[in-house]
Amino acid sequence: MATENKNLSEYDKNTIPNAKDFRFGIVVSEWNDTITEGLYNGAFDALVDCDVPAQQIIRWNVPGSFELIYGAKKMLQTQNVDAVIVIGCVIQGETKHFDFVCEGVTQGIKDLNVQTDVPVIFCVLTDNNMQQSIDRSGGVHGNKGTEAAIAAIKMAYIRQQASIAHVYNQPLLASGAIQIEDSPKKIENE
Ligand SMILES: Nc1c(NC[C@H](O)[C@H](O)[C@H](O)CO)[nH]c(=O)[nH]c1=O
Ligand SMILES: CC(=O)[C@@H](O)COP(=O)(O)O
Repeated sequence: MATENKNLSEYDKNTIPNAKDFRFGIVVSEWNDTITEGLYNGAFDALVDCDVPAQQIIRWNVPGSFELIYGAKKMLQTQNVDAVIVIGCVIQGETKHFDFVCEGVTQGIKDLNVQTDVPVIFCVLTDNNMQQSIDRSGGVHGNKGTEAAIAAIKMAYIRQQASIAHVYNQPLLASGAIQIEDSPKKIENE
């Protein structure tokens, strides 16, 4: 379903886990900063709306979207965060540079999600023109930053529940709940 058929800012708080104890890192690209600031505001406001205290949200800036990879890596290595959101806006220019930046960032963020234990949420617009970016950073299609914040909360919750399930050697149910018997099972030696 294309973005034009979905408002990026819509979410149902009844489907969102309790996020008040989670800490979030947000790495923001300075390229196209009028757009990335709008995306950041959408993400920040959504996290606060979901009861995340502002002091539990850490923001770092990087020069461009390609630097989001290194910024996110250092954020999750050095800060006690439960998820990281990377925010960028890549707009097609005259050359193929757009393709390489978009592919590089996509692969780099994917690698972080594979190689580390903290979820990294991809809030990077890859647009043909500025109007498309405006439309997705608080315009007619909503705000991708809001969408990313909700994804970050949900992934931080899965990380937390999976960790608990592992400790108690219990299955993590589809509902996200874990089935802990009355008395925790003896933790099997790994
Ligand atoms: N053209 C855009 C860039 N280009 C810069 C790269 O992201 C990178 O900072 C540079 O190649 C140095 O490593 N970045 C964006 O975020 N958006 C663009 O439209
Ligand atoms: C994504 C880019 O790096 C691109 O916007 C740069 O523009 P150009 O391809 O005209 O150099």
